[in-house]
Amino acid sequence: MAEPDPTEGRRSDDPPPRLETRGLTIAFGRKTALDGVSFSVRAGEIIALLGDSGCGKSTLLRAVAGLEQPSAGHVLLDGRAMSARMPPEERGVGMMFQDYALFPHLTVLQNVRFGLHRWSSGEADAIAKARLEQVGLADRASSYPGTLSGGESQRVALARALAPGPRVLLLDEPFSNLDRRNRDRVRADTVSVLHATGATALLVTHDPEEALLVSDRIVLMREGRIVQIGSGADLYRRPTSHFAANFFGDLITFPSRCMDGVARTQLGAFPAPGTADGALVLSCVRPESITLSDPGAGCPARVIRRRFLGAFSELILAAEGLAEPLRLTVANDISTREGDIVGLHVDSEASLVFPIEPD
Ligand SMILES: Nc1ncnc2c1ncn2[C@@H]1O[C@H](COP(=O)(O)OP(=O)(O)OP(=O)(O)O)[C@@H](O)[C@H]1O
Repeated sequence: MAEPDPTEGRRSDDPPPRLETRGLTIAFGRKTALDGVSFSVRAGEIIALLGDSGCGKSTLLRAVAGLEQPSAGHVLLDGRAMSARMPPEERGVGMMFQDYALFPHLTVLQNVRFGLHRWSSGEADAIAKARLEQVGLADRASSYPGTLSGGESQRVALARALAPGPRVLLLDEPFSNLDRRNRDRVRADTVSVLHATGATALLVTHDPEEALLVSDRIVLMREGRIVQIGSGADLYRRPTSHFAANFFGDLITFPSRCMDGVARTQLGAFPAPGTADGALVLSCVRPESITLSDPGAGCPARVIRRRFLGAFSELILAAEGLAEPLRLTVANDISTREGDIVGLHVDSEASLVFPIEPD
């Protein structure tokens, strides 16, 4: 698939993007970690780099920082191409890594003001205190990192990364060291600090839910390439490939054949405009787009199991003509019982049809 043109839709009098990569390519020996990656980020945007382990997310982050030298392509900041070896601090790029890398022998305040060489001592103190205030840790300024919780350490690292006012902040899996209970809160706090400071951020994650929660747009990657760029709603509702559709949430997929611009499926006719008659395609639907109707309407299915799950119930259904059972969640007041026959109905607007991709 062609990579999107990062300059598309831009008028000549628009300011250049805060960050842009053009055809970025990086290989380690025979392994191509990035293969012609082009995308752009507007000032103030939070972008999630999302993809499976090994798809090149961290390499892309490191290339933006100037820590990996591309064999082809460029990184541009505010429209200016960076020379390959220019270090992060000269680029005006800040970084925050999984382990926070706080200096244990320095106080919280000293950690936050550590990189502020360009300011006088008094100014550096004032900036560091203001950043600590922003992350809600002003009262821990004279504590040492060893006395902080995981969430507090993350906030100190965020304050330190933001202190010099970087043009772009790079965050590599910033929440992966936190337990689930803390993660939700720290994640929400981080996003509100990023928004409050107007920071432009590139955040690496392999978790689609996290990408949806924290970012304005998502760059979905696979094997060193960009698969799709868009808002979370774009990627979820209008995925351009089966890979992208399958990455987000549950997806029911079954092969079917096309005729007259529709895929004829067990669950109804799914629009597939422009597809050749007789072509084999992957027809897909998300479970939440399937509704139950009375038997006789829609695709007949038998309820194999019903489980109470608190806020809702789960039905496992065997649908006529489908090899795999379907798993649907329904409101508790729906009276369907195990053994019942129901009709399944799919809103054709919510159906997805993709060509069969080579592996
Ligand atoms: N310094 C290196 N030397 C050799 N191979 C490398 C190096 N850095 C990365 N790679 C390889 O490049 C590919 C992309 O790695 P990268 O770390 O960017 O992926 P990732 O998407 O960030 O993965 P993860 O989510 O597991 O961190 C992988 O196959 C990795 O093994």
